Amino acid sequence: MFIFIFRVKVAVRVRPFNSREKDRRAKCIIKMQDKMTMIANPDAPSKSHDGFKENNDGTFDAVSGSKFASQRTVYNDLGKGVLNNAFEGYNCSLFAYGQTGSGKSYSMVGYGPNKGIVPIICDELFKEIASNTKDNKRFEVTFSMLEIYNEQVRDLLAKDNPKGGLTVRQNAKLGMFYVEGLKNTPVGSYQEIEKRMEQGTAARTVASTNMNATSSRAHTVVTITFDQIIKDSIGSETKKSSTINLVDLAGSERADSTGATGDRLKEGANINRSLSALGNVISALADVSMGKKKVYIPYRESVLTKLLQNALGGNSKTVMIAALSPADINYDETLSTLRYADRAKKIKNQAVVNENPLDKLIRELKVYNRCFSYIG
Ligand SMILES: Nc1ncnc2c1ncn2[C@@H]1O[C@H](COP(=O)(O)OP(=O)(O)OP(=O)(O)O)[C@@H](O)[C@H]1O
Repeated sequence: MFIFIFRVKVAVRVRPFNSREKDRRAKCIIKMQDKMTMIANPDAPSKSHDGFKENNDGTFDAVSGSKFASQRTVYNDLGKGVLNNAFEGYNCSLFAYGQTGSGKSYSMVGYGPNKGIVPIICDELFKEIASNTKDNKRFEVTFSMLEIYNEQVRDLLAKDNPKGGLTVRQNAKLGMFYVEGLKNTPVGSYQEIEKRMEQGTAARTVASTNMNATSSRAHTVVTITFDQIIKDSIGSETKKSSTINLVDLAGSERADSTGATGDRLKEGANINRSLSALGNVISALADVSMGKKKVYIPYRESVLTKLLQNALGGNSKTVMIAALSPADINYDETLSTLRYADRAKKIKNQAVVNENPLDKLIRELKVYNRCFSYIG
């Protein structure tokens, strides 16, 4: 079996100013040049900016000359790679990290006609399946959607969830964590996924805060399993499998900015706790990648880090979107997101093609033998 080492790929996305920032006459402190993102200290601000226009159909586009990325550009740059890797049989993970209101849900799920990377990936997946289905090749896809709210797992596709949430268990053989009893629905078309995703999105825990009218108060994980079953000319089958994890994290937040009290405050504290557990895992893995020995990776610190074990440091090709506000008034949070992103890009994962190599070898040898006897 071949094991390949892949670094976590990190992309930075800056959204346009929101009305709160405009009202406060915020200045843009982010500058991007080629692959570098620079943040200026707000004491030396650059210019104010707005490089986005709304089209007649409600979608947003960058005005010419501006460097804003449209949803399609983000898909082309990141989502296509995820899909190609899935077809090759690698596990893939894509997650969005950033301050509350920085554009994570916009990038991942999208709003209205501005579909995010998750629905576009699902749509393109079924287009690829349609053009690749042959007599000897078939595909099986399943879909699940959960949220981690106050350290409890809720199935977003289930009518009822047990009190206290679903149980997270560890597979004794593989060591990986999984959610017991999570609904994993077979899906045969993009429309079916879209229906499930709408159902799941409606069930998400969302509330209004000063920083975001539709703030996610939980981490959301969409998982797509994708199997390719190939029949050889002798009739035996081999299977290539990929698990695609798409994670929209709840935003890091400061209670003074969000104005949170009561339930919102408790949620915010839980969000920050699990994000700091994630930060600890990322730091430990970055240390390992830098050659440090005997590093303990604290996956068990939170439900989130348990479920992201494969994505970070495991068998997965992983992409992180760091979502940023451009505004000087968010300097501290933006700097902290960039530091997080910088550490994450040091992580090296060991990804393998999920195909039984013996099956593959036997299949290839059988075909080879047949060809040989024809020639003979
Ligand atoms: N690239 C973008 N272009 C245009 N509008 C955007 C963009 N990114 C975000 N927005 C808008 O900014 C607002 C906040 O975005 P979003 O809900 O995605 O933030 P979030 O990071 O998911 O926040 P939270 O962590 O609180 O859930 C939304 O109204 C969204 O439409």
